[in-house]
Amino acid sequence: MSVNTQGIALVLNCGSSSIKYQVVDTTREEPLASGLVERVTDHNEGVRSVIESLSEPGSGVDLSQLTAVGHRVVQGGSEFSAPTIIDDEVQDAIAKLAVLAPLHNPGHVAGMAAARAAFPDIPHVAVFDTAFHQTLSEAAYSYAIDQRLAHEHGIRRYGFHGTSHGYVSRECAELMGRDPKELRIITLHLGNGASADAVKGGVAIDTSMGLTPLDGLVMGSRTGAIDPAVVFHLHRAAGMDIDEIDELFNKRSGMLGLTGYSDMRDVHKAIEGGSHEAQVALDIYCRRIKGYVGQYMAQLGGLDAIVFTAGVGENDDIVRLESLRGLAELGIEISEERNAGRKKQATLISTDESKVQIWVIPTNEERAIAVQSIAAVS
Ligand SMILES: Nc1ncnc2c1ncn2[C@@H]1O[C@H](COP(=O)(O)OP(=O)(O)O)[C@@H](O)[C@H]1O
Ligand SMILES: CC(=O)OP(=O)(O)O
Ligand SMILES: [Mg+2]
Repeated sequence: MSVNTQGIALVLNCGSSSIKYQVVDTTREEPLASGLVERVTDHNEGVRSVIESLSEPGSGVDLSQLTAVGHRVVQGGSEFSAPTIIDDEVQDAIAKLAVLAPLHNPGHVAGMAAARAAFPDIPHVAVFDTAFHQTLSEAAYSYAIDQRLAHEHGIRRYGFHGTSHGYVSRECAELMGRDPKELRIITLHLGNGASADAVKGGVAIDTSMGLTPLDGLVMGSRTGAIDPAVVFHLHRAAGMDIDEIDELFNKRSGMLGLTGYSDMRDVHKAIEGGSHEAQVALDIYCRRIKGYVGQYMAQLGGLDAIVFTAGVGENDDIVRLESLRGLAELGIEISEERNAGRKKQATLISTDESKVQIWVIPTNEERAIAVQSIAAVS
């Protein structure tokens, strides 16, 4: 059975404070339209203004031709393991999952309501960041706490950026000319948010983000993994309440907390200017990545490929080099020459001797969401 993936989709990515959108014709390389609206507080209003501007003559798109509207949804809980056509019931379920993604799901639902009102006759599809991680084993997704409490409150590892990890791992297998079923791949999505995945036989077996997108790698403004007792200590010793600590960990930590800059380009500028703290911050960032490479290599029982993707992964040759430096013993050898510079297209950056192939593969979450949305409605 072949699934149709040809058509035109409007893809909406309602982030915590922004709306990214694309109109994707899956038969073409480039999107028909794309844009970013920043500092969004009301996602309903934001999506209405996006649709209004796309409806204007001269926008280059004809919205009456849409096959589907695809919505990126960060948290799909345990309920959603595949792209799902949105009806009132599904939208309510996504709204209820906001307790597990307070920064993201409320905005998704507000945007969804606006888009469904604007296009009542076109199917809307939710594509979940968590879906790719529904293949994790019970041992991989469970935390070592009272399981009665865990079940009652949905406490487990969900994992995020799944659309991106799934997409680049499939691309990697194709670039290697291999069947994904026989490959062990570590995918490193390093953007503002950052996460690592271990992918075996085409499915995720581990992922660095957890109950929320706070765990794992060091990020632009998020801590990544940290001893949870820091929360108790900040409360008791610094008198901070839970909401203050939540805000500190999610919005004022990571590279921002370490250096004053959340953007890696600014961190490099500070290093060039002689900043010791910026150099240490970069070392922490790369050291954490290296730790996951070792851990996931062990979980995978060996390794065939590593993929770097997203803003930092695609553009930052220093991060790529430092994260994998000194791993020749493990069969991981990055070529300084091939690695140099920003990569706008898929590029092999390992040496010919390296047992493990190392790739930079630009991610394209919007396109992947368009393809999955169209497949879901055909
Ligand atoms: N040339 C570059 N060198 C290093 N880092 C870069 C470069 N360009 C972009 N970045 C990093 O990529 C981040 C954005 O990544 P992106 O994947 O677009 O994130 P998001 O989707 O979460 O907004 C920026 O915050 C910045 O740190
Ligand atoms: C889930 C998540 O962290 O998303 P983003 O990288 O877009 O913030
Ligand atoms: Mg992103």
